Amino acid sequence: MIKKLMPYMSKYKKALGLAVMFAALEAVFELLIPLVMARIVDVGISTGDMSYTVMMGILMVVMALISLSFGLALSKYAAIAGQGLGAELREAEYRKIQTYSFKNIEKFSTASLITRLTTDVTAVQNAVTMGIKLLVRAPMMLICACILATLISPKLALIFLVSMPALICAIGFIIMKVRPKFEMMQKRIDQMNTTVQENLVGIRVVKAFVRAKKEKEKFKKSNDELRMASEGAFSIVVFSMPVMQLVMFASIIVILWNGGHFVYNGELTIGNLTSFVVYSNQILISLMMLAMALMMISRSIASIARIIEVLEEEVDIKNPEVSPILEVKDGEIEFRNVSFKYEEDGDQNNLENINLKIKAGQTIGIIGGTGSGKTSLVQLIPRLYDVTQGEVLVGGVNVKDYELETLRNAVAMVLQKNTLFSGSIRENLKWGNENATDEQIDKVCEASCANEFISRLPGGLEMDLGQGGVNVSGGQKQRLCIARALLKEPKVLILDDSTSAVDTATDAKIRAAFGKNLNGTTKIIIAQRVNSICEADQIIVLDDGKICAVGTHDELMIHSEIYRDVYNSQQEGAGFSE
Ligand SMILES: Nc1ncnc2c1ncn2[C@@H]1O[C@H](COP(=O)(O)OP(=O)(O)OP(=O)(O)O)[C@@H](O)[C@H]1O
Repeated sequence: MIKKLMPYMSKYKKALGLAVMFAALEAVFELLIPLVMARIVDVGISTGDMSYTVMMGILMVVMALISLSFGLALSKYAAIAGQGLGAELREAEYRKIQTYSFKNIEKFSTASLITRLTTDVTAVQNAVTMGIKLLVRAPMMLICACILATLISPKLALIFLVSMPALICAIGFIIMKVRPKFEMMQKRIDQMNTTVQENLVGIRVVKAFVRAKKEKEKFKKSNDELRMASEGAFSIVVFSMPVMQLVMFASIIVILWNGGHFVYNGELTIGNLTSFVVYSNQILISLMMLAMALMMISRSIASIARIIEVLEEEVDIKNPEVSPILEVKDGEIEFRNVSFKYEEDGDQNNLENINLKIKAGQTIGIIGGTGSGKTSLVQLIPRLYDVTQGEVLVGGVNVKDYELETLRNAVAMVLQKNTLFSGSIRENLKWGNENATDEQIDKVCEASCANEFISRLPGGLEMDLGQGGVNVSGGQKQRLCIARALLKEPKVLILDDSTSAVDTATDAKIRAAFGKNLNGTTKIIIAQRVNSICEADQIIVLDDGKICAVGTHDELMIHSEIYRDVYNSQQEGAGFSE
């Protein structure tokens, strides 16, 4: 698992190497200091040699200062390596997510992806920054302190044969228990982020439906679950400290008891006993450090697994492996025996055996009840989803054979859920064409009837849109989204119920502008209002994922009962309102 992170560390190898080196040097100096201390006690104090004591004291201070500066350098380089790895991982995840299809995103959920990009990366970052120090120093100190303590008194060192295995077993047990708890904790963080995200994105609906109380309860539930999961994990972690201290103090007592006897018998000097106690402390502290490092690593391994999952996710919609086609000839579209379902293991198709031919430049209307499959059908054209069976052709070529960018540049789709981004109106429109001239922008604004309201806005095209375009009305947003799509000069333009919030007169004006300006472009218009599509060259009536009629308005009025019913009910509705 950790091996898979190595390529992201490559830029920071030098910092990592320096951090390891400084950690080792700091540890060496810390190990040497007790030796000097032993000399002060055994030579300086016992012989009353003041100048020797002062000299050794100064040496100790110098060594401590050197050790401190190594410690500072270690912290600096460990931070560079940790933060660097974090930045690389975030960028790699973000880049990968950009290649995801809708299906991939739905698999993880947006909130989980955000957690994996933030909280999980921070956990890995912290594990590296602090882990280097602990993982280098601890084993070095452990080995050296063991050797030095054994050299001082092999007999006393036998105590470690009991205390060390006891400590290792206890820590191993704690880590084994805590790892699944950390995994659960990350899942709960995901869950809480989903709650917060849904609430904030839909805050207007929450307020309109006076759902604040229910939402607060929902948040409290996920917050409590997260708290309980964290408590579950940390209530095990906190055990590690008392266990370690218990073993440490018990060992020191046994060392002092036996060491005292050895001093009394003349087998050991007081200075050596003092050093032995210091080394014992270092041995046990290094074991504690190792335990802490392992604990942190076991938390970060849960996070690494989640990050790797994002990075290794098989993207289901990608460019063809051999010679992708780089040009879309025209806007001719064909559906050949197409069936489609969202869930691979779902037992019912969302679209069933669709056969359809649309000539380049035609205007097609699609009508059908809620959930009849209108959006699902058009999403297959720019490959937002791939067909389950059959094939979709654009310009006479299977959509799967095009380079994705080429296909999506040729097919502009105004989605049912319109989204604008923070930035000026001009910046938003330029998503359609980065190099659009003022003249081109004016032209598409006119065709989409967006110019009518833009000219009245403070700042006009330069007006800043709030996040998601909150400061323009639903109808205005739809017109801006149409303008943005028109700026692409696409071969196929799909409007998925994109004029539902626009008044009927403006809707008619937009359609008239399409007729005038978009002769070569195939226009597919999904609409609830028959009036929006009755002039189309072909109208497709969908019902329960199947095409139940195709024809012009006049033909359908004769042959399609569903179409006639919808038309008549809307005319009655119009009459009623008049
Ligand atoms: N992302 C999805 N995952 C799973 N099922 C989906 C998804 N999107 C739509 N569906 C299902 O597919 C069916 C067709 O949905 P679709 O959005 O194509 O209908 P529609 O005709 O466009 O409806 P509407 O007029 O309400 O927009 C519905 O039963 C819906 O529940």
